Amino acid sequence: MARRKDKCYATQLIEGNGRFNDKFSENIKLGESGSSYVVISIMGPQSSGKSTLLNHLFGTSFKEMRAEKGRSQTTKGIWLAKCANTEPYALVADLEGNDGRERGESDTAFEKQTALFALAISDVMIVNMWCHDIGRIHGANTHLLTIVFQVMMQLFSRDMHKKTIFFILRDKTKTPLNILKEQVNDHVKEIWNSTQKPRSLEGIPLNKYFNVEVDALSSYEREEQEFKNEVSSLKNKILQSISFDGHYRYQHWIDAATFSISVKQMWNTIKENKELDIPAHKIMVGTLRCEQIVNGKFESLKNQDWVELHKNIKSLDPSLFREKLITILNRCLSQYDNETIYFDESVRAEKRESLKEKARQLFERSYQGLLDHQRCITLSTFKKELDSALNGGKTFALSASDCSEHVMAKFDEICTDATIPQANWDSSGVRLQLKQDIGEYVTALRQIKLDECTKIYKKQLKEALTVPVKDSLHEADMNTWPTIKWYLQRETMSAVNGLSRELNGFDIDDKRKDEMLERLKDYARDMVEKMAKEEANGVLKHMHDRFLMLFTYESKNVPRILTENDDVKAIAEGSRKQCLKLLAVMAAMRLGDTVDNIEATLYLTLMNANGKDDSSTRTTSSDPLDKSTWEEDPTMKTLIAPSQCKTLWNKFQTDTEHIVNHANSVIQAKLMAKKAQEEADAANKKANQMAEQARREVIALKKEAEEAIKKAFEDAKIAKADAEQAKKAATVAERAYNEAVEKAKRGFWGRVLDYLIFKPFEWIVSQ
Ligand SMILES: Nc1nc2c(ncn2[C@@H]2O[C@H](COP(=O)(O)OP(=O)(O)OP(=O)(O)O)[C@@H](O)[C@H]2O)c(=O)[nH]1
Repeated sequence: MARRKDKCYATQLIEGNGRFNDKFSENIKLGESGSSYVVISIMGPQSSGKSTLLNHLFGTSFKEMRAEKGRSQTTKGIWLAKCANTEPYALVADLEGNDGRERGESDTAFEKQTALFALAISDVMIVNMWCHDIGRIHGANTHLLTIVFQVMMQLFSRDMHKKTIFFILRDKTKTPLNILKEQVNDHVKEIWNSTQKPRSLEGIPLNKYFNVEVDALSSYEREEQEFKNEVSSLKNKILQSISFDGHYRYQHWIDAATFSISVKQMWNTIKENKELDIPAHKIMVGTLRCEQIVNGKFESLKNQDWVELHKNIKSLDPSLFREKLITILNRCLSQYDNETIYFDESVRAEKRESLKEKARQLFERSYQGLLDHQRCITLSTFKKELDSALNGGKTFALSASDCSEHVMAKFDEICTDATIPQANWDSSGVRLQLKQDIGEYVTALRQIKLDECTKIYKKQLKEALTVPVKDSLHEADMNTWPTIKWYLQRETMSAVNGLSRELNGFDIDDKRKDEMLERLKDYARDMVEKMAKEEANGVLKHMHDRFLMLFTYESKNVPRILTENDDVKAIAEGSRKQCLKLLAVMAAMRLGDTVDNIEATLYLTLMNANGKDDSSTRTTSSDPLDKSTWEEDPTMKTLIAPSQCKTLWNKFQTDTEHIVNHANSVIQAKLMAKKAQEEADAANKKANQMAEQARREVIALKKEAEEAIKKAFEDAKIAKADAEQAKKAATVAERAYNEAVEKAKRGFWGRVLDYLIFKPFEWIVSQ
C-alpha cells in the first residue's frame, strides 16, 4: 500500500522479507513523470530519524516512529517515494535501519543487500548518523560504514558512475562543522583503509569514486525550528552536490518502465548473491527495454500502418508499395531510435536490427501477397500476349516461349521494384508458382489448340471422304473397296501430312506426334468403317432397291415391260445374282490387298450353280456361312456376319418372291386385258361397220332428201314463176276486171260479169 500525502506518494519497494513490489511504479505513478530525475537514498541506524529527515527534506510521507511509543523499528525493507518539489524530481528511498539491532549482529546479509542495492540505484546516498557516534570505533556507524564500503567494492571496478555520500550528523553538538567534517573524513578514511579490498582497488583513494559531503543538523526533538531551518538549506546542498554547471550530473534519462525493470533485475541479482555487474546490468536492462520498445513499435506497426497497407495491397503499384514500406519502416525506426536513445549503443543497434527484421518479416507477408496478386495479373497478361502472338501467326511453341520469357522478366522487375533495401525477400516461391501456372496454362491451351488442329484435319477428312465413300458403298460393286481404299489412302496421307506440319510448331515429342498422327489415321479408317456399317445395316433395303431396279428396268431409265413372252423367273434370278454381289461387297470392309472369296462362298452357298436358290435345302453341318466373321486378315473387317448374310438372303428371297409373283400376276392380268381388248376391238369394228352402213344410208337418204328438196324447190320455183305469171295475169285480169266493173257499174252487165267472171277469178288467184 502506498502512503499518500499531497503528491509525494510513498510505497514499499522491497518488503522486509526481501520480496520485490512489482507495483511500486504504478503506486507512485512513476509513468506520469519524465525521464529526468535523481535517486536519493538514506541509510543509517534504526530509529535515527531517517524518515523524519526525508519527510522534512522532500515533503514525502514516510512513516515515522511516534516518540511516545519508544524507539522500535518502523521501516522494514525499502520504501520509495516520488518527490515532486525538487527540480528534477527525486525518487527517494528510505532503507530499513541497518545497525543490526532488530535483525541481530549476525544477520547482516539483508542489510548488505539493501545497502548495495541502494548504492547501485542512487545518485546520492545519505548516511544518517548520530553526531556522538563519530570516532566511536564500536559505534553503530562503524558497522554501517563497513557495510557501505564492503558493497562499494563490488561497484567500483564496474560502475564508473561517480556517486555522492552525504554524511548527515544528527543532534549536532557545539563542535564546529569543519571539525566534524574532519572527524568524519578521518573516521571514514580509517574504516576505508581497514576495509578488505580486492587487489585492483588497493591503494586507491575513496574520493576517486565518491564525493564525500558532511553536514550536521540540530535535534529535531529538542530544537525543532533550527532543525527545520537547517533542513531547508540541506536540501539545496544535497542537490548541489550532484549538480555541475547548473545541470544535474546524474539525470538518469531512462523512462519509468526502464527504471522499474532495472531496479527489479538489480535486486534479484543482489538477492541471489550474484555478482552485481552494473554495465552488464545496464545491457541487460537495455536489452529488456529495447525488446519491449521493439515489441511495442512492432505491435503498433502491425496494427496500424501495416494493416492499412496490407488491406490495399491489390491496388498498389509495386514501386509505390516499396516506397510506402520504406516510409513506414523509417518512421517506425525513427520512433525506436528516439525512445532508445539513452540505452547502450550496441544493444540499441542489435534490437534495432531485430525490429527491422520483424518488420521485414511482417512486410514480407504483404510482399508475398503483392507478388501473389501480381502473379495473377502476370498470368492474365501472359494469356493475352500468347493469344495475340498466336493470332499474329507465330507457332505455338515459339509464342509460348517468347511470351513466357517476356512476362517472367517483367515479373522479376516487379519483384525487384517491390523489395525494400537489404530485405532479401524470397520471391522464388511465387515465381515458381507463376512458372507452374504458365506451364499449366500452356499445357492446357496446347491441348486445346492440338485438338482444334486435329479437328480441322478430321473435318477435312470427313468432307473429302464422305461423298466418295458413300457413293462407292452405294454402288456396291467390284470397284467399291478398291475405290474406297484409294480415297482413304489419298485423303489420309493429305491430312496426316498437314497435321504433321502443324505439329512441328507445337514443341511436342516425336512419340506424342506419332500417336496423334496414328489417331488421325484411325479416325479416317473408323469413319469409313462407320459409314460402311451404316450402309451394311441397310443392305436389305439396298438389295430390294437393286432388285426392283434390275427387275423392273431393262436399263437405266428404260422400264421393263413384261409380256407373256418374258421369262420372269430368269429375269428374277439374274437380278438376285446382282443383289448377291451387293451383299458380298457389303459383307466385309476390305482395305487391304487380299483377294477374298466372300462372293463365291455366298454364291455357292445361297444359290446353286444354275442360279437356283438352294439355301433352304442345304445341310447346316457343312454350311460355310455358319460363322460370325469373314476376317481372314487384319485388313478385313466384318460388316455383315456370314450367318447374318444367310438370314438376310432368306428374307430377301421371300420378299422378292412376292415381287416376282406379283409380276407374273400382272402378266396374266395383261393377257386377260389384251384378250378383252381384242374382243372390244372386234365389237368396235363391227359397230363401226354398222355405223358406216348407217352413215351411207343416211347419206343416200340425205341425198334423196336433198334431191327431193331440190326438185320441190324447183317445182316451187316453177310454181312461183307460174304464180308470178298468174299474178301478172291476174293483175292484167284485175285491171281488165276493174275496167269491166267500171263498165258494169255503168250497167247491168257489169254485175253479171262480177258474178260470173271477176269473183271466180279472185278466188282462183287467192288459191
Ligand atoms: N533525538 C532526536 N530524535 C529524533 C530526531 N529526528 C527524529 N527523532 C525521533 O526519532 C524517532 C524515530 O524517528 P524516525 O524518523 O521514525 O526514525 P527512523 O530512522 O526512520 O526509524 P526506522 O525507520 O525505524 O529505522 C522518532 O521518535 C523521532 O521523533 C532528531 O533529530 N533527534
